[in-house]
Amino acid sequence: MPNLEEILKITREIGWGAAKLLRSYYHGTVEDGNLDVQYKQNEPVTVADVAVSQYILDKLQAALGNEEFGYISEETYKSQQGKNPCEWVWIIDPLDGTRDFINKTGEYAIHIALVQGTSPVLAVVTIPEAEKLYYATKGGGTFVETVNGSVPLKVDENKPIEDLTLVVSRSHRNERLEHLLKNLPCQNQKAIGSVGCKIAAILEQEADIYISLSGKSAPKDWDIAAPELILTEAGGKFTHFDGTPLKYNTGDISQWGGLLASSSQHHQILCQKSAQTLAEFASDVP
Ligand SMILES: Nc1ncnc2c1ncn2[C@@H]1O[C@H](COP(=O)(O)O)[C@@H](OP(=O)(O)O)[C@H]1O
Ligand SMILES: [Mg+2]
Repeated sequence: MPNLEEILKITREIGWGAAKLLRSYYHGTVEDGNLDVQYKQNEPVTVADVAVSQYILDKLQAALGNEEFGYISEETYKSQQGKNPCEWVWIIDPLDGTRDFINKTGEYAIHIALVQGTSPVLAVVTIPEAEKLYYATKGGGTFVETVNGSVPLKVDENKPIEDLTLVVSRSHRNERLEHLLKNLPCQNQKAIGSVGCKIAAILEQEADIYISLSGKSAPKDWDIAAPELILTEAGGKFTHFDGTPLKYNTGDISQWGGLLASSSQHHQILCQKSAQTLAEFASDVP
């Protein structure tokens, strides 16, 4: 098996190639630019999702083969329940923020993570409209790459809790989440589409916290795995409200419950406050 540095180089090239392809759909420069939007379990899917998924899978499999690696992409995923999970698995979201892609907010991303066991060891998050690619390896730090080269990134850990800014979803909201957000000690909020774009906003020091709370549906491994590693390798934290680490490739692809990503310093207190507020909300409901 090639070492992680070689795999990272391959993945970065694929991340840039996928960004170019996705932008051609976004800007309508591809031949037959009709997005042909369909809905799967209430979530939109376009021909761009499918084309970019195929592109990433083809390139990764051509470079790394199928013997040592499993491949999970949002567009091709079929439940693996009952099968033995692979030790090394690629977890791919070819277009995170499809709704924002369709609505032309520019807030969409490509996530590519390599998971060993149940934890990410390598991640690339590309934001095509910003022409930025974030990458991280376990223990190797987080970098942002642009046409001018790569620079290391660290989150901002020195703010009072009241001054922190939350990034929230535009489309995945419910009454419990609204209640929780209202009761946090920090009240600055910014709506951004795509989990990758939200975590990039934390890395760029434009925001400090992201909270995901499942309802009838939950985000999936491909929404969270790559964003998690680029945040934690930059010094941030991403856990369940009870502080336990996130796990991927477990047989259940959904990330249920409350998840909190933050620039670290106040992580524990924010998690405790979130869990407590939700417990009180639950006991208020008759
Ligand atoms: N509660 C939830 N249920 C299902 N998917 C969720 C979710 N919260 C976030 N996601 C997924 O996370 C991504 C970003 O969502 P949002 O912009 O609302 O934060 C979307 O991925 P896709 O665009 O890849 O489907 C969305 O499907
Ligand atoms: Mg997604």
